[in-house]
Amino acid sequence: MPGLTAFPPFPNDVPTHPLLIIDYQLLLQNDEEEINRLWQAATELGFWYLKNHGADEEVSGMFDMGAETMALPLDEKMKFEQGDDGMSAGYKAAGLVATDATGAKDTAEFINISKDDVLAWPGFVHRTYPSTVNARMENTIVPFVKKSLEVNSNLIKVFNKKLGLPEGTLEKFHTHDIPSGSEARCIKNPPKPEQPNQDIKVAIGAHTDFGSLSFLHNRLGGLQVLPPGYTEWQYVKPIPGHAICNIGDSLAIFSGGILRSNLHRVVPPPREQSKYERWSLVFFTRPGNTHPLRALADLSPMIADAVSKAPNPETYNTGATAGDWFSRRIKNQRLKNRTGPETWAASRGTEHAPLVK
Ligand SMILES: O=C(O)CCC(=O)C(=O)O
Ligand SMILES: [Fe+2]
Repeated sequence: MPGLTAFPPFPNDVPTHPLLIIDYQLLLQNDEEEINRLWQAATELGFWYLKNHGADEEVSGMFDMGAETMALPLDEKMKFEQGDDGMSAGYKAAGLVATDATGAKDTAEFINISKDDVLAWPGFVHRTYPSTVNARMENTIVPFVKKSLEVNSNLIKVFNKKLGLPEGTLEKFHTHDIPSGSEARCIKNPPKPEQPNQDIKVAIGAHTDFGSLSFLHNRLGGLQVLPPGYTEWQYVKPIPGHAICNIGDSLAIFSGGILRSNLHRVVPPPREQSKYERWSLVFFTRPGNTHPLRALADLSPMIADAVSKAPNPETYNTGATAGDWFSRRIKNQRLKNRTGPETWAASRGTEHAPLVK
């Protein structure tokens, strides 16, 4: 598959932001130094590389599932489109969501597979999927989702302890008995057209992730972050065998902003890499839909202190449940629902001011 096998190396002359490399195995051994480095990464930028996560085989199967799914005829994929009502699960064709306030179209297509549907297989909770997804459910998708849930849940346990929350607090927001927006996503972005002076077409517009923790695997460059205090987007260089993890809005809100949900976007890969299809894969752990999104200040003096010092403490009392937050953001990205720049504003998360409920 192009972009997964042979492709030119990531160039060394584009602005790149270094991330801390965290060793998952050391975290499992409760290595204090590694835990402190994870904490630093999660609180300063909210992004880090994760090595020794043990999911390589599951990741590779998921990319095959993505290639088989994207190769289906468009009209077949459209039978499973996510729609305009705020549901994320399903297929999203390229060009159906906005990448900025002007309503510029995205260029990425993806398949979102809900964790609840995967764990309910051969039944389902939210929806059904294309035949290529069903065919790989048992051998590829279930193992990938279980592995990703385990990795994310172990990281969340570290944050729970560091935040001074009673044991099991964050875990209770992510149990499997309440439907949630947790999902696996495989993304395909086409090569950049070879026209000179063409405006860069953004694959996925600037956003913060909606849920708690994202476990991302990519091969070609294209992911960019806007680190705190920067005005220029910086590439995150893919490192083979290393996942990229990042904090999303829910953990930022639960922690009163101590954990950082940072803005990022996806643009065409740099230089020669832009001639290749770009594939990426994410697992998003998100809270159960009915949980209120609010700072857990009553459960942790550290969080109470952070909220009391926050420039916009109202950010951490959203008045929304995790499910509302999630569907509001998805729904208002869809171009079908667009009335003007206010629709883009209504799709925004924690890093955007003013915060729209
Ligand atoms: O494709 C990537 O590298 C990142 C994708 C992403 O940010 C997302 O799907 O939320
Ligand atoms: Fe993202």
